Amino acid sequence: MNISALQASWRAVVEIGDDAIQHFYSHLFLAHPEVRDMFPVSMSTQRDRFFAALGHIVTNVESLGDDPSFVQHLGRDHRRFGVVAAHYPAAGASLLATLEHFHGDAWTPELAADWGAAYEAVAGLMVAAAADAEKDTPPWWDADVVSVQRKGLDFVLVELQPRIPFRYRPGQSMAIEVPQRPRQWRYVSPAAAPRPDGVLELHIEVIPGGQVTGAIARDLVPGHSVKLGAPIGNRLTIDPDTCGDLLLIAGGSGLAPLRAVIQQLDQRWGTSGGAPNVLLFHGARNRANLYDHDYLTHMSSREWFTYVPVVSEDPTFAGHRGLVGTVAAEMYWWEGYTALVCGSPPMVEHTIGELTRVGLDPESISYEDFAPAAPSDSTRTAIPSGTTNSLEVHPWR
Ligand SMILES: NC(=O)C1=CN([C@@H]2O[C@H](COP(=O)(O)OP(=O)(O)OC[C@H]3O[C@@H](n4cnc5c(N)ncnc54)[C@H](O)[C@@H]3O)[C@@H](O)[C@H]2O)C=CC1
Repeated sequence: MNISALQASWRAVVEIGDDAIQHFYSHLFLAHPEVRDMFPVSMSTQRDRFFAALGHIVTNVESLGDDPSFVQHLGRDHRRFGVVAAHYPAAGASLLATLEHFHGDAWTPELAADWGAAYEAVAGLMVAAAADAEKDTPPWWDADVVSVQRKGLDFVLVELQPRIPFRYRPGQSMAIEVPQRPRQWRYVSPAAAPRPDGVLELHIEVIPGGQVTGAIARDLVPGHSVKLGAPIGNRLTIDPDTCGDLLLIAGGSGLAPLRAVIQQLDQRWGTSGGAPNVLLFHGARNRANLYDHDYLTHMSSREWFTYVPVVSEDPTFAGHRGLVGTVAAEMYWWEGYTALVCGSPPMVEHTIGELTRVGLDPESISYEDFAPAAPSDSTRTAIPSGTTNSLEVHPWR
């Protein structure tokens, strides 16, 4: 298989932009009208995602031998859209038809064969992983809304009771679909360690004009039920028995997964009496957005836990002021610590830069690649990257 030819041909189609994307979807929906329902009613936010993801994954087919876990996760996770094995040839045929259409004379039998083989390799892995998952996990989890409460000015705390147990590790995320916005899945992280009653706690930031977060804040009430995808991500998870000292840096609602990790360590401390040193820096634009201040202040009574609130846009704030990454970097010598960073992509990038600037080994800094789930929801909902691939390869957004 000529990988560089595959990648060059993909770049050529990506440069064509919208026309290629439209051709792909028109071909797919004309040939298989039954798959239209798997996509949101309005395709304006979906646009190039699925198409871009397909191309990206297929042209990176050579990395599958080393680590197929990302593509396997995709296969398992696509079950929540109702994707079955028979849909894969349909998407593959539309992809190849689009490539052929725009390549003109450059579409040689060799290139067509390479694309076909690469697509089959990816689809084969996804189908097998989905079939495997079918044996012991549902395609999605139905969960009933227990409560929706405002926290601070811009945040909503949502409690959900999954109808069958939803097992996740603190620090992981999952996709959620609310009944008001069918097929517009967003990623969120449980903000608490697993509870004995199985209830999940989510922290959602309300964004003016945000379609999904707005619907959650405005319209979601106890009695509604939502759908959850499988838990994903391992870069913000820890082993409480073996982990060393931790530096946790959160921007805004990026606090959620780190808060779950703190609770996990607290549970372990409650049973064994041992916990590493944990320092949490929570950055917010103003005092009101330090939405978990009371709980985190309460937790500071633990001898192993320190909470440092940081405000970036209120010069009258009496505590630490500035960008959370800068404040954290300059406050201490972090050698020997592992840093877990979570927030908007610019916040994460900035924080990594600051920590490495003051000498922290980049290998000791862990983060998920989060990116906007949709332009309308700006930076407030997030998608974890999975393992080796970057975000734009997530076709389910
Ligand atoms: N709700 C959830 O379950 C989860 C949310 N997230 C992500 O957390 C992020 C939270 O964002 P917001 O609440 O809007 O945060 P924000 O925009 O209010 O920023 C909070 C703090 O982050 C820092 N910051 C923000 N932008 C920065 C930049 N460009 N450079 C350096 N530092 C910067 C500042 O210290 C600021 O005070 C979102 O991107 C969301 O996707 C991530 C995981 C889970």
